[in-house]
Amino acid sequence: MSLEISHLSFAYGRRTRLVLDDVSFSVKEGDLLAVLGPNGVGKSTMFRCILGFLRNYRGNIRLNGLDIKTLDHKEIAKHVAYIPQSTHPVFNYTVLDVVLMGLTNQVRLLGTPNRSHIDEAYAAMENLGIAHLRDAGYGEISGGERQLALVARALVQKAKILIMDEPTANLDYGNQFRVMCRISDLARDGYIIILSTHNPDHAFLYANRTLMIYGGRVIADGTPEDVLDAGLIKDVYGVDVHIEDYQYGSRRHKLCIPIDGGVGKHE
Ligand SMILES: Nc1ncnc2c1ncn2[C@@H]1O[C@H](COP(=O)(O)OP(=O)(O)OP(=O)(O)O)[C@@H](O)[C@H]1O
Repeated sequence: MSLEISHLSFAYGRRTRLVLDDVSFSVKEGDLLAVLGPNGVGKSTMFRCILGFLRNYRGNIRLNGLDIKTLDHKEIAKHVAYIPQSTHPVFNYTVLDVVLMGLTNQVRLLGTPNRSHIDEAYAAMENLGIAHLRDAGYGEISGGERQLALVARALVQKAKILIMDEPTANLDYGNQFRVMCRISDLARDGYIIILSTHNPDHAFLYANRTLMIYGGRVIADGTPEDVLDAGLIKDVYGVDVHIEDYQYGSRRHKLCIPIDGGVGKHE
């Protein structure tokens, strides 16, 4: 499984302003790529190009060596699943119904999923720790549980590339942790995860690769430890930070601590 993006440039409509400007990178199995960059720099637009929603771009996107412009949405969906930023329900399907939607590619009419489809959906929910929610209304579970339900839907879709737009947005501290741990387990199992995040610590804690996008361009690409330094974060976000080396038992990683403007809590 491979995904290569080369010289991707894109502008909406007839606008001359490029939202994506000569973006190139590739990912391999087991990669968890954290895409960082301030609001409005083109992260979601890049995802929409990779998913085949936007096609009038310049450059090349190759999925297993094939130009995605030559693939229809069903062929792309065999390999790429999308977990959108907003998990808000439109209709009150059960969690099981939502997970079964991942089988749309294999089962034309979801009105009659058979026993093996249900077992498959249930196994994906079990894998993510949400099997007990199968009959709950999708609109009646928490935001974190909805994120996990959409990850389960992606698993039954059997796509090995998961694209996640800010999977921890609006999640409480515990759910951020649980969702990120499950996602990094999937990368360890050989999935390719590409996610956007506004949290440099999530890149340090969970990702093996980071892209920093700014003004539609990739301005840094490498391991989080190599590329996320105080200078880059100041340039991109305008915030002074201290990058701290942190060791807990055998775990060693970095953490990003803002020090701008004399920040301090009341003593
Ligand atoms: N459908 C659209 N038509 C025209 N311009 C758009 C459209 N969608 C996004 N844009 C513009 O493209 C730019 C990039 O938007 P995009 O949503 O890709 O950014 P982002 O990096 O994902 O932002 P955020 O972190 O806030 O989610 C923004 O200037 C945005 O206003």
